Amino acid sequence: MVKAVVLGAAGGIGQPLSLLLKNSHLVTELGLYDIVNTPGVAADLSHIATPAKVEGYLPPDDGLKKTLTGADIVVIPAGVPRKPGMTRDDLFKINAGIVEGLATGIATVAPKAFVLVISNPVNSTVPIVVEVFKKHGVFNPKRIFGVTTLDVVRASTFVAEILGDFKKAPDVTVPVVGGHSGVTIVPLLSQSSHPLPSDFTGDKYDALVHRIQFGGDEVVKAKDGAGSATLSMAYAGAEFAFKVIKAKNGEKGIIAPSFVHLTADAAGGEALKKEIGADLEYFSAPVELGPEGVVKINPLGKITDAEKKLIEAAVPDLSKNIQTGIAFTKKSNL
Ligand SMILES: NC(=O)c1ccc[n+]([C@@H]2O[C@H](COP(=O)([O-])OP(=O)(O)OC[C@H]3O[C@@H](n4cnc5c(N)ncnc54)[C@H](O)[C@@H]3O)[C@@H](O)[C@H]2O)c1
Ligand SMILES: O=C(O)C[C@H](O)C(=O)O
Repeated sequence: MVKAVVLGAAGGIGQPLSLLLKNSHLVTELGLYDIVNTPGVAADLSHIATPAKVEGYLPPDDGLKKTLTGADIVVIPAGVPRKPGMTRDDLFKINAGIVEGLATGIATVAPKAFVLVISNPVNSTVPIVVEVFKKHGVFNPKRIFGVTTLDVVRASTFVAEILGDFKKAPDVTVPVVGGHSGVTIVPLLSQSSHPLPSDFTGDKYDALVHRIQFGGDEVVKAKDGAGSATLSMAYAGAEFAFKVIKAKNGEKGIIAPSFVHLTADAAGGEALKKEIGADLEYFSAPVELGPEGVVKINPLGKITDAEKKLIEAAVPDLSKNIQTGIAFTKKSNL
């Protein structure tokens, strides 16, 4: 029995993500919460002939508490998306408070749930959730995840495109580490399951790295003011949620990339810090999942000089973003 909850369920990501969760036999109960439209979204999804029982709540009458009661996994895509010309950091002002409020609800009602944070800027919103959980004395670093799966999905797609074979896309795996914005997104193309052609160097390599780092901007520009990635994000968010649920159900050997707390009481955090060469509190890396969440944070392994440079370039922004999230929560009265 697995109760999955989506906070921000009526939004551009929330609706297709809720559909994918409802479509899965891994989910037996689906709780939907938003400040608008959740009763309609829930009624609509509830007609689909799959096992999950669906309920939708709005803020009045303890809606958040009702949605979160009994939750095993909570996915958070609540918050505003970018418009052309904005960075993810520009969203912080609005989304920090939204995420803090929702995290307070989870820490109070479902402190043991796995929490998957999609709301941007992920590099700062994950630290907010962690600090809220610490304030409530319920922090478990193994159970709070920043969702960076979309970067991996994009990298795999773009590599398949370069290899000229889209049929390969589902099998291509490219580790993407660091964080989730601009230069903090570091693709480890040398570790692609399907190597790039040997002449794929210089400008060609730089252009691919840039496309992976700024893939989000490509969508924001194409949507021309109507938001950012929603459908590919719903796909990526569901993929990650299914991995967390399968690991919870006892399936072995599940590895997924995620932005996690590095002092996690899980093997690998300290070793990874040494590889990065910086005392960062968070980093996105492939993590091995088990029934209780993170079991092991995997090392970067063998990387090229170019990839080392990308990591060096990511560290200052990452560090700043993380501190912004922590400082916000320390100042707050919630
Ligand atoms: N991590 C990633 O890879 C990734 C990818 C794409 C988008 N995002 C981020 O996801 C967020 C959502 O994007 P979207 O396109 O779905 O936006 P959207 O505006 O379409 O939907 C957001 C939803 O959140 C709801 N909401 C706002 N405040 C809320 C609150 N306090 N409680 C519950 N719900 C609330 C809104 O009513 C809306 O339905 C953005 O911050 C975006 O930048 C992250
Ligand atoms: O680009 C954005 O603002 C949304 C998201 O983080 C993405 O990578 O698509």
